[in-house]
Amino acid sequence: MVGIDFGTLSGRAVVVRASDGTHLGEAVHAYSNGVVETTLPGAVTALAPDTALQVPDDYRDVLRRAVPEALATAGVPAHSVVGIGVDFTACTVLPTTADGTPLAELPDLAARPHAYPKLWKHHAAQPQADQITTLARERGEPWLARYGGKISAEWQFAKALQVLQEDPEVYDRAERWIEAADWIVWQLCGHETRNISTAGYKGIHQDGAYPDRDFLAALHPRFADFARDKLEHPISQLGERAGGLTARAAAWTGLPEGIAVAVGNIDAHATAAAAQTVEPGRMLAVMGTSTCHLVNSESLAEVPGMCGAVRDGIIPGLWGYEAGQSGVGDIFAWFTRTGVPGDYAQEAAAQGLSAHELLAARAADQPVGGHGLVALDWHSGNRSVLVDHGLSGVIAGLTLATRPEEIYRALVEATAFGTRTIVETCERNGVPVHDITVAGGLVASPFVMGIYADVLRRPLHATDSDQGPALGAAIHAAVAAGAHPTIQKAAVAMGRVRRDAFTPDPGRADAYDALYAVYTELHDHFGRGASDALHRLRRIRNATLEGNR
Ligand SMILES: Nc1ncnc2c1ncn2[C@@H]1O[C@H](COP(=O)(O)OP(=O)(O)O)[C@@H](O)[C@H]1O
Ligand SMILES: O=C(CO)[C@@H](O)[C@@H](O)COP(=O)(O)O
Repeated sequence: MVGIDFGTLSGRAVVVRASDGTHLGEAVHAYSNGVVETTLPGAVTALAPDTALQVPDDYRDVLRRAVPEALATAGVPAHSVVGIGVDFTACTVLPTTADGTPLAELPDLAARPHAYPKLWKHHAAQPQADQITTLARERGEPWLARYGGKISAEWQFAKALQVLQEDPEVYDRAERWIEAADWIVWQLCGHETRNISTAGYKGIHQDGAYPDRDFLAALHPRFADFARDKLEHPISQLGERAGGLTARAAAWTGLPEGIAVAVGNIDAHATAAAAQTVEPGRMLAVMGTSTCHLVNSESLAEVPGMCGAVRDGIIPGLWGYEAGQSGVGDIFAWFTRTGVPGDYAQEAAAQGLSAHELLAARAADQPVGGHGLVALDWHSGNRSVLVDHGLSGVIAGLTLATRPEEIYRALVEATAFGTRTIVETCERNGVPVHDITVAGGLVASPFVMGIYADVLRRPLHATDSDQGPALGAAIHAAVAAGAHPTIQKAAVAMGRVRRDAFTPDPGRADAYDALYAVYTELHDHFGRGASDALHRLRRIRNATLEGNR
C-alpha cells in the first residue's frame, strides 16, 4: 500500500505491507513554495496580514517525486502496490473550475491571491467567521452546537465568504470550492469525490446537509447558492474506494493504472487508524506544527469550543470529536527563530544540537515553576475551546533574570495546559477520555512529552511510526483495496503503538496544578471577555499594516 501525508511544508509518502503495516520505504518532498505568507511567487505586493496560501502544483510534485522515491527505497516492484490513500491538512481549500483546474493555474488569475489554496492556518477570515457565528446564533441554527457554538476562521465557509467579499470575480469563477484532500484524490482518480470528514468538520455538513440557502443569503445575497453551486456532491465514507488510478497519475507516481484510490481524509483523522485509537474514549493528540485532538464516542454531546462532532467523521459508526490547538510546534519554532541569543546558537552548533534540543537540555532539570512564568499558547490564535483567531500569545512573569530556556519551557508548558483545558472540557461535557495516545513530530522530544505527561497527570501511549498520518492513509488504502474489511480491523493489523511511552511524575504533576490554575485564570481573563486587550492590539496592528500597504 502507498500512503501520502500532505503536511504544512512537505508531503511524505510511505510504502507499507497490507498484512501487518511493516514499513518498507518512504520519501519526503518539501513544497517548493512552502507557505506563501508575504508575497505571491514572483510578485512584490505584500499579502494581507494572517494570509497563508499554497501553490497547487507543489502538491502534484509530491506525487511525481516522493511516491517514486518511496517505491525505490522500499525496493518492491510497482505492480505489487494495490492501493493508494492520502491525507491532507485541513481546512486547506481551493477554488477550481468544473474540471478541477485550480484557479491559481489560470493565467489571468495567477496574480490574484484569492485564486490560491488557502492553507488551514490562513486566519485572515476571522471577520467572516464572526459574521457566520453571530448570524447562526441569532437564527438558532441547529448545527452551531455541533461546533462548540462557534465557527472557525479556518473553515470552508469563512474562507469562501472572504473571497466573495474581497475578490468577487475570483468567487464567481470558482465553479468548485474543494478541500485539498478531495482535490488531490481528484488528481489521482480523475473525478470529484467529497469525504465525510472534511465535509463535516470543515464544511458544516451535518445530518446530510450544508447550511441552508436562507442562512447563506442572509450572510451575503450572492452567497445564497454557495453550497448548492460550489460544494454539493455525494458524500463518501472513509475507507471507501474513490476510484481507480488514472493513466496520468500512474505516469506521475510510477504505480499501476487502475489500483484503488481511497477517499481523502484529514491528516489527524488518518492518524487515528495508525494509532489504533478507533474505539470510544481513546483520545489521539497529533502533535506537530499544530495539535489535533480526536476522540470517538457512541453518543452525541455538545461540547463548548469543540471543532466539531461529526457522525462517521473519524470511524464509520461512531461520533467523532475533534478539538485542536492552532499553534504548538509552530510556537516553539517561532521562539527558536526569534528568542535565541548568538552565544546559544554558537553552543548549539558546537554541540551539534538544534536550537530546540539546546533549549530543552538547558530547561530540562529546572524545578517546575522555578521560572515564575506562565504563557498563553495563542500565537496562532485559539482553535479550542475559545475558537478565536483574534487572540494572540502572552507571557506573564518575565523578570530581568528570565533566561531564554525558561521562556521556551513556559511556551511548551502553555501548550500542555491548552491540551489539558481541551481534555477537561470534553470530560465535563459528556465525552469521556479514557486514555491518550500521542503522535506527530513532537513525540520525538522526550522533553516536550515529559511535560505533557506531568501536566495531564496520565501515562501517554505513542504511535510507533515516524509517519503516523501516512501510515493511516495507507491503512485507509488497504480498506479501499479490499485487503481488510473495516478501518478498525485494518488498524489492529497495521497500526503501531507503544503503550505507556511517557509516564507522569506525581511530584511534578502536583506542582503543575498550581501553574495550571494561573494559566486558567489568564486564559479566562484574556479569552472570555474580561479584557479585550488582545483584540484591540490585533485591530491596531491590522489598521497600521493596512495603512502602510
Ligand atoms: N526537538 C523539538 N522540540 C520541539 N519542537 C520541535 C522539535 N523539532 C521540531 N519541532 C517542531 O515540530 C513541528 C513539526 O512537526 P511535524 O509533526 O514534523 O510537522 P507537521 O505538523 O507539519 O506535520 C515544527 O513546528 C517544529 O518547530
Ligand atoms: O486542523 C487540522 C486537522 O483538522 C490539521 O490539518 C492542521 O492543524 C494542520 O496539521 P499539522 O500541524 O500540519 O500536522
